[in-house]
Formats: sequence, structure tokens, C-alpha cells
Amino acid sequence: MPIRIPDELPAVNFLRNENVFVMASSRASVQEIRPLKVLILNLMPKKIETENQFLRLLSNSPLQIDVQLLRIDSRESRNTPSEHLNNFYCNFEDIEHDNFDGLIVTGAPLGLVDFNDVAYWPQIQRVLHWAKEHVTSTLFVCWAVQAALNILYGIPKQTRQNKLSGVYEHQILHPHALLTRGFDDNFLAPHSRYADFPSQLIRDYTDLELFAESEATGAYLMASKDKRLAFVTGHPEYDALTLSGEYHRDYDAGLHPEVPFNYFPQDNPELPPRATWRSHGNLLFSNWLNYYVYQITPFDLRHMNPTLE
Ligand SMILES: CC(C)(COP(=O)(O)OP(=O)(O)OC[C@H]1O[C@@H](n2cnc3c(N)ncnc32)[C@H](O)[C@@H]1OP(=O)(O)O)[C@@H](O)C(=O)NCCC(=O)NCCSC(=O)CCC(=O)O
Ligand SMILES: N[C@@H](CCO)C(=O)O
Repeated sequence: MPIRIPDELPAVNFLRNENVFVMASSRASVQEIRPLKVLILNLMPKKIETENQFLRLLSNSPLQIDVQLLRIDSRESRNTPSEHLNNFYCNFEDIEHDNFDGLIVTGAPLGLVDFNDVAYWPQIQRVLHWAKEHVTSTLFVCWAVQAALNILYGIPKQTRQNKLSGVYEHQILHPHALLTRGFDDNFLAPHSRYADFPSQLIRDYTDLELFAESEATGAYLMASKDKRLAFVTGHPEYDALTLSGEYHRDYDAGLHPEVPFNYFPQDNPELPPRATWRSHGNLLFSNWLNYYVYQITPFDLRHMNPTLE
């Protein structure tokens, strides 16, 4: 069912061309149901591409979702037109007194940047503490997982020697967990990060439940027992060509990137890759929306649950 977004957002036409059911605000406003309110803190360099990716996954659910895009970086964006940000993004001050059913904090290309050198580090700390009292469930993706583990659990930044880039096989750890309901025992998902998430670190220093992992990537999917926090260390939202774009970007920058693992046919970057994780990504977001947001969020958002334990 539909995501409710401004009629002029590029995703409206982009996703309609994929037969994705997008409901422009003009139509959604006449429906007599309470849409879910989902806030997306978009920290990715290619913000419009990232919008399309997450909105595609959020649209694949029977729930009407009112999506609000959030920015916390006041600096001029290098990769996104200011007009787009001014037209479609709100600032934290605009929504700090509101409550939301869900919050998604995207990845960011900051795996080699110390937390204190992140230009919006104070702002993201403020958002994560705000969310304890204003959001039913927050989903952290990739770099946002490392930021949240530091801000909420005090875990220092863990950085790999080499960038983990490719499509890896993972195993589910609990056959009846809600977040992995319907998952295959083994499933593929993309990773693109310097951040390191050893499963043992999660087990030793947090009370999070670990739901999926792999030997190559470490922890992939974990969540708090109260479902208020969910973490995915990969990029299930990625399009087929996103890893290719990152590889060629870094190759052209003379950074000698390794060819992404298990991605290009015959490991040849000149051959078109295929998406082997799309069904996983759709199911993960449907499970999060259903069991971590819709089933536990209060009908009246003014009655938000108390803060996290
Ligand atoms: C940052 C990238 C990856 C992207 O190339 P670009 O030319 O687009 O870089 P850029 O425009 O300077 O930065 C991309 C976006 O990151 C933001 N950005 C850069 N440095 C920042 C900082 N200190 N604080 C806050 N934001 C920062 C920029 O504002 C920009 O967002 P706006 O467009 O809004 O201005 C590249 O410069 C690079 O460093 N590549 C080699 C190393 C690498 O692969 N890094 C990414 C590893 S993968 C990763 O980091 C994932 C997370 C993880 O590993 O934990
Ligand atoms: N991995 C992405 C950043 C978000 O994970 C990149 O290389 O730009």
C-alpha cells in the first residue's frame, strides 16, 4: 500500500514507473485511516537515490505511511541540490515536538571519519536521545548502527583494515523471530563499510538480540527486546547498481578498491550485476514495519510509550 509523499518528490514518478503504488498527498488526504508516520534521517551522499530506495521498500506494505525526510547537516550539500533539500526536508527543530511511529537513520560514507570529526555528531546524538521519547521504533542502517552503538551503548568505533564490499550470505539465528519471519535459513545481503560489527562484541557489550550474522560480515541484524531499536549493518535497500557505482567512484578516484565480493558476474566490473537480495530487503522492511512499528505503536501518538529502559 501507499507511501504518502509530496506530489513533486522525484520518487513519485520514479517508483510509479516500477509499478510501485505511491499515493501522492493529494489523494491520501481523503482516506479515512490513520497513516503511520515514518521519519527518514537521510545521511547518504546520493540523497535522491537513497530516498527512492527506502521509499520503494516502505511502499511494499499494506499500511499507509506518511513519510517525512529529515536533515541535520546545516552545511551546503555537495551531492544534492539545495533546492531539493529545502523543498522536501525538514529540520530537527521543525519536528522535535512531534511523535513518530518509525524512524530510519540511513548509512553515511563516514566509516573512516572519527565520530568527533563528523560535522553533525552533536545533532545526531540529540536525535537519538530524542527518539527514546518520540519514536516507537528506530531502524539504524550501516554507519548509523555504529553511531547508535556508540551513542546508546558507549561502544567505541570499530574499523576494519579493508572496506567490506560485496554481497554476502547470512544465517538466521532464531527460526521464529518476528524480524526474520519468512526469511530463508540463509540469505544474501549487500555490505559496503569500513565499520566492523563482530557478533561477540554485540553479545558482550549490549543486551541486543542477534537475529542474523555471517562469518564474513559479523553481526547483520539485531534489535532491542522491546523492539524500540533495530539495527541492520548492511544495505538491503541498495539497488542492483549501487555497489557498482561506489566501486567505480572509488576506482576513478584512484583508491584501488577491491572488486565487490559475489557481485559482478565473473567478478568482472564491466559486466552488469544483478540484485540477489531484493526479496530479503522487502521482507525485512515489511517485518520491521509490521511487528516493530504497526503492532506496538499507540493509535494516538500523543500516548507514546515511556523512554527506553
Ligand atoms: C566520502 C566518499 C566515500 C564519497 O565521495 P564524495 O566525493 O561524495 O565525498 P564527499 O562529497 O566529500 O562526502 C560525501 C558526503 O559525506 C559528507 N561528509 C564527508 N565528510 C563528512 C564529515 N566529516 N562530517 C559529515 N559529513 C561528511 C559530505 O558532506 C557529503 O554529503 P553531502 O553530499 O550531503 O554534502 C569518498 O570521499 C571517500 O572517502 N571514498 C574512499 C573511502 C570510502 O570508501 N569511504 C566510504 C566508506 S564506506 C562507509 O563509510 C560506510 C560507513 C562505514 O564504513 O561505517
Ligand atoms: N558505503 C557507502 C556509504 C554508506 O554506507 C559508500 O561507499 O559511499
